[in-house]
Amino acid sequence: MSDTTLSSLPTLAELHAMGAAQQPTYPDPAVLASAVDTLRSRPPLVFAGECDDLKTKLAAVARGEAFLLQGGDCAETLAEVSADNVRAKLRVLLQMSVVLTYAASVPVVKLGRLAGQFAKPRSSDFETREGVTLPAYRGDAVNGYDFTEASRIPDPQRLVDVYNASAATLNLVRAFTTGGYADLRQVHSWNTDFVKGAPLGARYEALAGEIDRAMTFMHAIGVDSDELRRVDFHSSHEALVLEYEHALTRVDSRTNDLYDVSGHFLWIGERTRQLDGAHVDLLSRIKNPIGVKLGPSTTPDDALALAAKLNPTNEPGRLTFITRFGAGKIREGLPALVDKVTAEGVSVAWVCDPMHGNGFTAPSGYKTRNFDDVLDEVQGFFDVHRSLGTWPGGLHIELTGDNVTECLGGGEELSDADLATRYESLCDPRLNRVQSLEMAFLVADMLRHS
Ligand SMILES: O=C[C@H](O)[C@H](O)COP(=O)(O)O
Ligand SMILES: C=C(OP(=O)(O)O)C(=O)O
Ligand SMILES: [Mn+2]
Repeated sequence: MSDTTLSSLPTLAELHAMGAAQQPTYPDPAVLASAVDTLRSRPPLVFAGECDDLKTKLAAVARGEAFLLQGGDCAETLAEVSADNVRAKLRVLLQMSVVLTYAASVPVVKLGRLAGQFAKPRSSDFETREGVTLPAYRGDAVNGYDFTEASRIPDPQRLVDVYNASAATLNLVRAFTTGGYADLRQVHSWNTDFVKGAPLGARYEALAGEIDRAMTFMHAIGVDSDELRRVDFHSSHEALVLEYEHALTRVDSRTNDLYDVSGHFLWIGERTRQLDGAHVDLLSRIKNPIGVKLGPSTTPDDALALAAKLNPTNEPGRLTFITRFGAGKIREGLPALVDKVTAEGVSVAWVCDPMHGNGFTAPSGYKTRNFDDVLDEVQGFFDVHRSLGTWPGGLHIELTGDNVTECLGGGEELSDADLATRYESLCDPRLNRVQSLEMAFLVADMLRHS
């Protein structure tokens, strides 16, 4: 390991001094230091060469030659790192990507919000229940969800637990995606089953039938290669807790460059994208492909300044802008951003997060989102890009492979009264398995007809 390269990285203390939003306040610096030391001694979770491969794929997205599907939980939890859970998430993402690949007629880059998505920025530092106020839950990487004083105290050991949980998740994902589980014929047969059983299945039959014929044709002409049995799949999460990301920033022995080896792709959240803040600084120093969330308050100059700092050489595939305006604002707000960034010749992949601008609290008290709003934001995203002649590069979705009841609507017409049946997210509401697949079929139509 090259100490010279590592010494060019600001220390954790220097990063904190730049101003770091949304960080835990750990009660005992010695315990924190020991957890960070442990992390520094652990092997990388991903290999830098894999990050470069993903960057090459994202460069194709930026050029309009590929489409990105990024999805997974809002907040992973340590308790849910199980074979069933990881399999269900992967399965729904693979199913969606087959439909989208057919419709887009370009490769779909598959990126999980997993194996590291354990830390959450919050709107409020506190949560009040029945008159009792405690520190907010910040994800399993930081503190416990239980509403007790002890559980809400940030515990540095959790960072090590998250590293272990991420290693286990990634190991299983690698096994599934290369070991035969992702076989295209198998994934397509799951989609056929879904169409048969879905409440609005008839609506999706024509497309599923077309894919069926394409598969039969491929089989008939003898396309039966290993390529259909394995897929490339990469990991991503929000780079939020500085101690975790810093400890996993390493020197690539091939190139002597710095990579954050906690995941292939890291993004900066809407609440931590301050130009002179610690998160932008840290991610400006690593070579991974990275993203930035851009909400409705982003000005075109903000976007340009972020691009200049995070991708000064304008390297294709390095930077993804993930817009999350809300269905009501995207048509009005997005054009100015895309216009200016494009006019300046800045290379970015444009991706739509139709989740985070569309949340609200239902009368029942649950945080939720309407399936129709999510879809409408995606439609707005496609409309804006089509009208400007730019490429709507992909989707960033909070979803799960399970039949939870967290978002309203969809073909099953989930209502506020249904939310209590199976609301399991510890942070934001996710599309369930059926809603996610419906979304893929509906977006497929947009891709073909916009
Ligand atoms: O996932 C995104 C944010 O962490 C989340 O939307 C914040 O939720 P809050 O507004 O309940 O804090
Ligand atoms: C925190 C998130 O989103 P944003 O930064 O866009 O609010 C998220 O993706 O979970
Ligand atoms: Mn979220």
